[in-house]
This record gives sequence, C-alpha cells and structure tokens, in this order.
Amino acid sequence: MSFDAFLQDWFGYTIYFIAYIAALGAFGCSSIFWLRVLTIFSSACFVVYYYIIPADPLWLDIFSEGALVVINAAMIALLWYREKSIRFSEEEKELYATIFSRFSPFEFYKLIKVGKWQTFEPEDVLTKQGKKVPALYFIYNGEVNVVVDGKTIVQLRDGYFVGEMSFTLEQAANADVIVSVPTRILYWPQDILQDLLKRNPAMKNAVEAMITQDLAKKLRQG
Ligand SMILES: Nc1ncnc2c1ncn2[C@@H]1O[C@@H]2COP(=O)(O)O[C@H]2[C@H]1O
Repeated sequence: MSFDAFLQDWFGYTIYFIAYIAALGAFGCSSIFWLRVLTIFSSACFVVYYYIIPADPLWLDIFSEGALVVINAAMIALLWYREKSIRFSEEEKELYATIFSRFSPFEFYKLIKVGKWQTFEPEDVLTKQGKKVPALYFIYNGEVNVVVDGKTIVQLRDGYFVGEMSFTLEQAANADVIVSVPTRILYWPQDILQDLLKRNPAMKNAVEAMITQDLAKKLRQG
C-alpha cells in the first residue's frame, strides 16, 4: 500500500468515526439546539467522507446527508429568529436572568405564555390543607404564611414556589398558604403546566431542577 493510500484510509476511518460519535452525541442530547448542531456536524463529516474516500463520490449519500445539514441549519435559523423576536416585560427579564436561567429564551417564552401574573391581597388563600392545589405559584414579590393545623410554621418570600409539593407528588396540599402582604405572583394552572411539560421533556427537566432547588432552600430554612 502506498503512503498516499495509507493516509487516505487513515483520514477516512477518522472522519467516519468522528461523524458517528457526533451522531450518537446528537441522539443523546436533550437540548434541541445541540441536537441540531451535532447533526449538522456529523452529516457534514459524512458528506466529506462520501465525497473523498470511495473511488467515485457516492452522490445519493452525499445528497441525503447534505439535506440533513440544510434542514437542521434552517431550523436553527428559525429558532434564532423566533428567539430574537420575543419580547419580555421587565419582571420577566429579571426572572429569566435569575431563577429561570436554565431555560432557552423560547422555552421560557412558552412557560410565560401559559402563566398568569396576579397581585394577591392579604388573606387571599393560595392552597388549602388537604385540598387539591389549583396551580403552581412563584412568589415574585411579597410574602405568604404557610399554616399547618391553624399554626403558621413558616413564611415564604420572593423567589419561592408554593404548591410545588402537590405538583410533584400529585397529592393534596399539606398546608394552607395565606397571603400576608400584597404579593405579586406568577402562577400556572397545574393541568396546563403538566400538559406543556409532557410535550417538552427539556422544559420538564428544567422545572424539576428548579423545584428540587426550591425544596432544598426550604429544608435549609428549617
Ligand atoms: N415546611 C414547609 N416549608 C416551606 N414550605 C412549605 C412547608 N410545608 C408546606 N409548604 C408549602 O405549602 C404548600 C402547600 O401546598 P403543597 O403541599 O403543594 O406545597 C406546599 C409548599 O409549597
């Protein structure tokens, strides 16, 4: 075997291996953006392989891999365009920069779209002990009392979720939660949020991670 042929074989195996690993990586990605990026990279490597390595270029394979590159690049461009045209309110921007930073802008937009902002007044009841919880609440600004068997056990302020336990366990509320000062809240009706998360596994992971963090903060608070 000539040195040139050896080099060509070596290059062929290497590029095929890289393309294959990138394709496996793409299948393992939960983020749609990285799935598309890796698919583009993998397919582009296959295009090079099918063009250079066989005695004659394999046009059918080059065309099908090339089509994957074009479609995924177009979808990334569409995603980028959608994200660029999204407008958030000042409150939403602040939330995105802090608590909700795990989400892509478009995922956060979908979450915000099904959520509702409301200012609750003192004595408003968010959850009732032993009763189904209607929504998952996020305290943007204000304060609520968590009351078990008539006794306030803890107060929750900005940055805490309320109703996350029943949302996660699909059980009734383990406490009354009563607003104590005018409180700005972002909330999601439970069934609508469950539906959205069923259709978006990456968002489901991000919400679960936020709830885990919230529960850890509550445990620390005692
Ligand atoms: N010990 C606690 N510390 C902080 N928050 C609590 C505590 N117990 C209950 N809660 C909150 O009160 C909510 C009542 O409804 P959930 O059980 O769905 O979710 C509960 C929590 O959000």
